Amino acid sequence: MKKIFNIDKATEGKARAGVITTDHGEIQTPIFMPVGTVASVKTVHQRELREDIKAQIILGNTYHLYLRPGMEVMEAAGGLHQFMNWQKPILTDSGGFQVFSLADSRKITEEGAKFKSHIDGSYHFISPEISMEIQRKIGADILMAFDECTPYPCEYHQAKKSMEMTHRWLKRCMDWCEENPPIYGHQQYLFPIVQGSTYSDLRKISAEVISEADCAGNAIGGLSVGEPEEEMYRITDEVTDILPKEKPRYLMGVGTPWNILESIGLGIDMMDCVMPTRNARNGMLFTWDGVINIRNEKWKKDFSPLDESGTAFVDFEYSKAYLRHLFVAKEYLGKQIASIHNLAFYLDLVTQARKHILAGDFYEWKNTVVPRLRQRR
Ligand SMILES: CNc1nc2cc3c(=O)[nH]c(N)nc3c(CCc3ccccc3)c2[nH]1
Repeated sequence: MKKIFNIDKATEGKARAGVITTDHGEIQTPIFMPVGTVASVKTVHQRELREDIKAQIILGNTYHLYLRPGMEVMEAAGGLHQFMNWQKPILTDSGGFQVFSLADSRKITEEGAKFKSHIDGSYHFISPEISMEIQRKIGADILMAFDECTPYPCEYHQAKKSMEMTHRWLKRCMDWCEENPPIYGHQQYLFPIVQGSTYSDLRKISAEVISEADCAGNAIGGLSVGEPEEEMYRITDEVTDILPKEKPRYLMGVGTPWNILESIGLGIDMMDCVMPTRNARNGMLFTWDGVINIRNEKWKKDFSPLDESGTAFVDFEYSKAYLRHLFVAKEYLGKQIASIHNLAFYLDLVTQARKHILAGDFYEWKNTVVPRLRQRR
């Protein structure tokens, strides 16, 4: 398998700093990937993503893009990079997670998943092969294998059966990709996904099967689905012990700022989460000194800059009082300002983590910062 990851510095622990190379550019790790589900990172321009947030890779969604705008438009556009004019790396999820969590009345069999569109109620079917075909037409640089994400909690027997099906589906994804090369001329790397719910023996089996597949990178799924934080860390720690260290590790759906730093400490290189954007739209701002609920009365006459330790223009151009007013008045500008702030903060979080890994003091830095991140201001 082609080597796409180079480690610049490994710490005395499991944290590492590296670079992932794709045909749409390089990604410094550890990295946070903003979620752009329907070809847009909600309320944020591509130009702001590039220049203010300094995003290096964004996520798209097979399930959503297949339903709207659909693959006819996607192919006519020449793929998602062209369609949305984002010329840096893109990763797409395979659609399984979204079908199981979004579509109504879905039916899962060995063949794949039958589901009803959450948009217009029409019936559809997605399988490992169909997921790969859709991701080929979207043209993402990194494709996720079609898997089944187990719910939490999940019965041992159910978790075992589901994991084994995910492993059979992985083989079908790999076979299809072998037979059907990329259509837009740039490389597309398939990442398999470790499952096994919260059972150590299943997670060990799955991590070994996934490692055996010898893909360009590997992902840890089935987490951030309601399990306690300690469980998420325990599983992540066990799985990163088994996944090959010379390949990037992507922990799916994680997480809060403190989850991000803890996961990096456990050997994770790539993370995604809707929190920065979703919480922003509710007026929840993440900062180095904790979480701000900007709607709170206490900010009503606080004319200080939005975030003195922020990195985006919004942090200095607008005051807390002004942003609170926009939220109270339900002005769209409020969501835009908060989204740019939160995403810039998440990218600053991983940028600082990378800096401290390179400096060799990541763990002591993390342990001083995490308590501050969790507090409520
Ligand atoms: C929030 N928690 C969360 N846990 C997840 C587990 C899985 C999992 O086990 N398998 C797959 N395929 N995806 C998962 C996702 C979605 C991540 C995503 C969203 C949007 C775009 C690209 C990627 C998860 N998200």
